[in-house]
Amino acid sequence: MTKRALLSVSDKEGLDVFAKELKSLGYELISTGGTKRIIEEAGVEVRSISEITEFPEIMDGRVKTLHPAVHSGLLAKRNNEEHQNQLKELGLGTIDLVAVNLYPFKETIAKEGVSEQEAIENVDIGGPTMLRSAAKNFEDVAVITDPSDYSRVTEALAQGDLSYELRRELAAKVFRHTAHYDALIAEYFTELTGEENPETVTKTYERVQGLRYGENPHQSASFYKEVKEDKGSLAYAEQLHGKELSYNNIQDANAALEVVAEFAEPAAVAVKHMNPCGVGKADTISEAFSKAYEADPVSIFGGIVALNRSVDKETAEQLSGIFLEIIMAPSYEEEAFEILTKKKNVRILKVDASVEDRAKQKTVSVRGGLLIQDKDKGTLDQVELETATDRAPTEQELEDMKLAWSVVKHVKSNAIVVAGNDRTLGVGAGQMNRVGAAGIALEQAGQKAEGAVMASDAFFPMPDTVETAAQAGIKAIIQPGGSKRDQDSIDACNEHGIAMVFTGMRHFKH
Ligand SMILES: NC(=O)c1ncn([C@@H]2O[C@H](COP(=O)(O)O)[C@@H](O)[C@H]2O)c1NC=O
Repeated sequence: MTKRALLSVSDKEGLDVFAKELKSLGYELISTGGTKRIIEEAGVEVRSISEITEFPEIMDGRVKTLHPAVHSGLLAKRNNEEHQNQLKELGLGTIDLVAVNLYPFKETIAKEGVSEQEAIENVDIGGPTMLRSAAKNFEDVAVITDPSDYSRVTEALAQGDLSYELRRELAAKVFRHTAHYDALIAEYFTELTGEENPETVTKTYERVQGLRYGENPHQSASFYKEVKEDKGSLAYAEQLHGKELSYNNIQDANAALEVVAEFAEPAAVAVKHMNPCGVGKADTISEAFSKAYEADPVSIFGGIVALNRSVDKETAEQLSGIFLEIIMAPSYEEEAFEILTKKKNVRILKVDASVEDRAKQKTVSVRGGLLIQDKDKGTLDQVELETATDRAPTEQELEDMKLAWSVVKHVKSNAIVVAGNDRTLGVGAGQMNRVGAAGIALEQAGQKAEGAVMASDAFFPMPDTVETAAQAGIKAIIQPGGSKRDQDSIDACNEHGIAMVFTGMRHFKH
């Protein structure tokens, strides 16, 4: 019996060649309106879907392949006598191969100012239905949704037939594709309706790359990106030089981007193991980098540096003097790029952290589930600072406190940051008690803690952190406030002449 192939595609790429090859392999071709026209233009004989359904394509294409003549041809099991008899009785034939790709919903919603109506019209109904029917019956039907699979299929057919494994692989790809397509539609409508706590979540991502391994060599890993382009993100960053990014590189680079995005003025951020180890800001990017470097010249070794201005020659010379895994900046001056690329392995990325962050949520997997929360986009612009002590901070102290606060937000809790003169001086990260984090930050700052400021990501449950800070010479503290024992910390500050301000906003980061 002559085998039949049904072709109905939005993406017409490679269609003419594919149709010709199927024809030469002995397939009878059936097609829908626009697809049929292209096949005919390629000089290949093709039957209209309406001949099969004995029904016109109606409602602007909303109904064309949604017909039992199509779906029984796809779903009938070839080794099931009853199915075959039913086809015969109804005068229907089987369809052995389906090539369908869908209305461009993703591209449509990515367009600036797209209307709800336009989005709705790009929800494909007939296409996914055919794909699902064919994929369900993959044992008897070959199903293709990706034009890059056309040649594999025709090559396999030319050698005989598609193996069970290949048909199942194609079916799996189709089910992933229709699920991804539907997830995008669901996301679009969920956003439109403003549902914040939906009963099911269908987030969908696209592969950027497979990774050599995960956090450790015995863990496999890959990197996926959001479907909506975010130019300020690592997923859409351009790698200009160096080895492929590793799993840990991606995490660290993302952490560095999040910190540098806090600053409007020229700023440099060095990150190790997802915590900032040096942050500096200045009038020029090279000065900012010097400050970030001086903050902790030991930890920056093998680290990741993110900058928010174009890298000039001077900064490139500074950067090339140390071993870094990754350098990220919105652009590189030619001379600077030449200097940096003398090192074969350093990964150089072009990414502009100042692009508005469209991500609304942050997710984290826990055993057996997923936690979803709003991303921490809290800034000092959104709060009223309250001076809790007798002494108010000086202007420079306030400036340094703002820097320390912007950084402590991105440090693993319990977090303490010591800062002064537009740079961090010490970072205490991920400690199980707050005074321990303060001890680490102050030890790192050493003598420089004298006259510096301190930021704490959460309130002080007791006055011990203030006492420790006072001993090291800290002159001003910024923290959320709100502890039952705030007064004890305020009293300790007053006793030591420390100015303390409350933000009323906490920045836990677990
Ligand atoms: N409604 C239907 O019965 C139907 N059947 C196939 N389609 C889609 O129509 C497109 C191809 O249309 P055309 O061949 O007219 O260019 C494909 O993306 C296919 O997925 C349909 N369109 C939308 O649902």
